[in-house]
Amino acid sequence: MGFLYGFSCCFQSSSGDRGTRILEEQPSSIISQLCRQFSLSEMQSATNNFHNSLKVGEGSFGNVYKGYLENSSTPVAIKRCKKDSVFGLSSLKNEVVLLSQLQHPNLISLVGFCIEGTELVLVYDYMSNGSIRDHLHRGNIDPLPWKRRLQICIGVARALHYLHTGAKYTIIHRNIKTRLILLDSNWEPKVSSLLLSKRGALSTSKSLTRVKSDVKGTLGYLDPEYYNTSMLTEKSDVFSFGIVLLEVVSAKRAKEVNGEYFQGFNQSLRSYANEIVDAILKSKIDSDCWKTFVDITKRCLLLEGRERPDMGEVEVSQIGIMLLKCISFPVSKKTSSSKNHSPTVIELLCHQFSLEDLKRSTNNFNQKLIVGKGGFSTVYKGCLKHNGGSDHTIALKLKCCNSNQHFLEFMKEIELLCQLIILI
Ligand SMILES: Nc1ncnc2c1ncn2[C@@H]1O[C@H](COP(=O)(O)OP(=O)(O)OP(=O)(O)O)[C@@H](O)[C@H]1O
Repeated sequence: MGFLYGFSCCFQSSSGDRGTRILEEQPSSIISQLCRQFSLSEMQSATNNFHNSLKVGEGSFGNVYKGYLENSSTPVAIKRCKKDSVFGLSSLKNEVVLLSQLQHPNLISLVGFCIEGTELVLVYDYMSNGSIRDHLHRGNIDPLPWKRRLQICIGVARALHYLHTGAKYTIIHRNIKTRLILLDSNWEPKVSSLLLSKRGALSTSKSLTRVKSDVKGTLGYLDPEYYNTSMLTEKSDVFSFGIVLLEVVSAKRAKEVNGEYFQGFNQSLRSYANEIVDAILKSKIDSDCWKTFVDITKRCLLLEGRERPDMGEVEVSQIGIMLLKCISFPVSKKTSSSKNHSPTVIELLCHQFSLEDLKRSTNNFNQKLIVGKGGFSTVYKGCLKHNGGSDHTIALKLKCCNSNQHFLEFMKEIELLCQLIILI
């Protein structure tokens, strides 16, 4: 396990695996059909010529800037490839082809890209709360509460489950880590960067995808089985997710928890987890919830990939149950705007829009946008920016709640549906 120490950078071997990187042979014209292509001058004016004061992060691809596109007051994140980056045009194409076709509330949205001269730039929705890593490793300054940490983990599990099973082919992220778990203004997690991702077998295939591949990823999070055999499976993401769980509960760095846990091999995860749990979480975690959390983390970290649960199992049977155990608030009569009240299940699991937003999205419930009618409801087609992100086409059901009975049924439907999303 010595390899797990000392590094936290993302690495790629020099030989690469050019032949198998997802869709890297796509010509540029195809990616420009998939997603908006910006000119370099648009990128320069959005970032005041890539001004240092607008830099919000730096990674193996290059610097990340906060910028504003022309005529827009919504910020975007602009990632400019550095000259000596291990990534290049094929990685950018990989990112564009995948992110412009995949859509999930817990996956980062790509706004566009720029290829001009030697410049390669990617543009994403801006995540105003940075990465979860930023919040875990800054001492006791505004530490994230336990429930928020859990909700973030659940969101990541959902995104991974979607990548593994939601498209025609399994997509293995290969670089799951807390730096790439970004948080929007509502603390909703977004898994970012598919730059290293690999395509596996048809996602309907019952057997585990095994892809021969040069070892790539981030030390501290790397699946030891993949590291030793160069055989990649979606269970490598499950291992990295297990390290994320340990990091989230301990607020210690990945290479530390990974190294210590596997070094103290005779130690059970339960006693190790008890030892390292973040001081501010002590006594705040319900014992059943803790048991479930430790159990799922332990299974994600099993040395043999095929013994680890798949992300569907992690999401559904473990984290879903854990969430419901840990966040079991009754439906409150208070509105979300009232201060100092415990959030309701609805408020925790589901976004509450203002009536103004909904009116704007349907042009004030314009008749022309009606797509269906039922006994007590009318359905409109609308267009909405969710979480300050890009536009989404939505179906909006306007219900007539003209009696207390109708209102209670309406609340019950939301409460059930937002929990079923987690359970199904
Ligand atoms: N969409 C975004 N919105 C806000 N901040 C972002 C966004 N994307 C990246 N950042 C910031 O920039 C940092 C670096 O991002 P990047 O995607 O390069 O991650 P990385 O960990 O360096 O990845 P790699 O493994 O590719 O080196 C992030 O940790 C985050 O703080």
